[in-house]
Amino acid sequence: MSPDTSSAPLLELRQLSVDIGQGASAVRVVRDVSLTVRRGEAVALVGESGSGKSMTAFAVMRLFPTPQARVAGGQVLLAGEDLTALDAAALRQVRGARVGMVFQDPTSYLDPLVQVGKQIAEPLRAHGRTEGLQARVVELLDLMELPRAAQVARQYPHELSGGMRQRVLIAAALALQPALLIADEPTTALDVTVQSGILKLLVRLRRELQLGILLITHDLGVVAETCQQVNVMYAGEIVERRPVVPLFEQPLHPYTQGLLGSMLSPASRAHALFSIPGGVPAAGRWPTGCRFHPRCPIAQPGVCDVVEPQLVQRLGGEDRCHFGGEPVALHAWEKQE
Ligand SMILES: Nc1ncnc2c1ncn2[C@@H]1O[C@H](COP(=O)(O)OP(=O)(O)OP(=O)(O)O)[C@@H](O)[C@H]1O
Repeated sequence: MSPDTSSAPLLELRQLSVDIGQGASAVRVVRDVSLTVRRGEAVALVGESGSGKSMTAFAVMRLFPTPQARVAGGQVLLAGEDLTALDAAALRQVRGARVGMVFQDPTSYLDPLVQVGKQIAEPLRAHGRTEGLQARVVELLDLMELPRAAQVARQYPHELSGGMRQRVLIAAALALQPALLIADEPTTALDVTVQSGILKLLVRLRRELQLGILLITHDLGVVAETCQQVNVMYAGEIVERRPVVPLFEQPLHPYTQGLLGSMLSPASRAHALFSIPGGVPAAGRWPTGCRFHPRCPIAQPGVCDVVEPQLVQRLGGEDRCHFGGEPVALHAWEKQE
């Protein structure tokens, strides 16, 4: 089935901002992020560590890892309903039932003392279902392509491989048939062959269940295998947003070009052309003008260090660069080192 892109967005972030801390000491870690996920569509949020991807994902369900973090502005629309207006109890009803979530390290989200089948059934119980739990668990494990599902349901987490544990967590996330899955680095902790199996599973689930997926990753290889739309994030902002094929064929923002050049070659998984020099600035210590300018080989003094670029529509997407579309030569990155 092809994605149903005619329907209203399943998830729409509108000018979403996240702060850590209050008042004068508040640090804005996510600024005015807008993005859309439709049913049957996988949308990537990609960028280096510290760019604000996870904070954006946590903001959807207000499940922040730190109590100091809060949604500071904007809207989170789920099928048109603004989740930022819901109180904690109403939001709990949405979690699991309408939005499933999986994270990087499956081990830390599973109770080592409880059989995995019981853990998959937990969201069903929490939402009041008491009948047919075992059959539903086996059905879910089958859907996750785990052989001998009934037997796996009786096993404990330590008896399963990392890839199997992640499949168990995806099963639990989808137990209540949510329309949206948020997956934050779901394969980062797994080795490459296991990673590829999980990505194929996500692609199949997206197609068969018409699932919308928001996939958070630092790895453009993962994006290429899985997603239709890509949002590139840097220093708390979206810097480029385009469908996956044009993004890979002709990246417009120098940061996207840098990320692509620093990807491991798919053939060898070994040699990247280079790595982008420097690192993402600490939250709140954003450079003036374009936040990427200190690392950018084509930054122009007097422009990029002074004027904040806005997202501009270009070539079927958007990018935030005063000189967007200018190809950055390989040697220009090397000179930056
Ligand atoms: N618990 C916390 N307390 C204070 N600041 C935090 C906390 N967690 C994250 N941050 C800051 O918020 C900013 C965004 O972090 P976030 O985790 O969203 O980035 P990310 O792109 O998802 O990176 P990673 O892949 O490493 O998780 C970073 O500057 C980070 O230092």
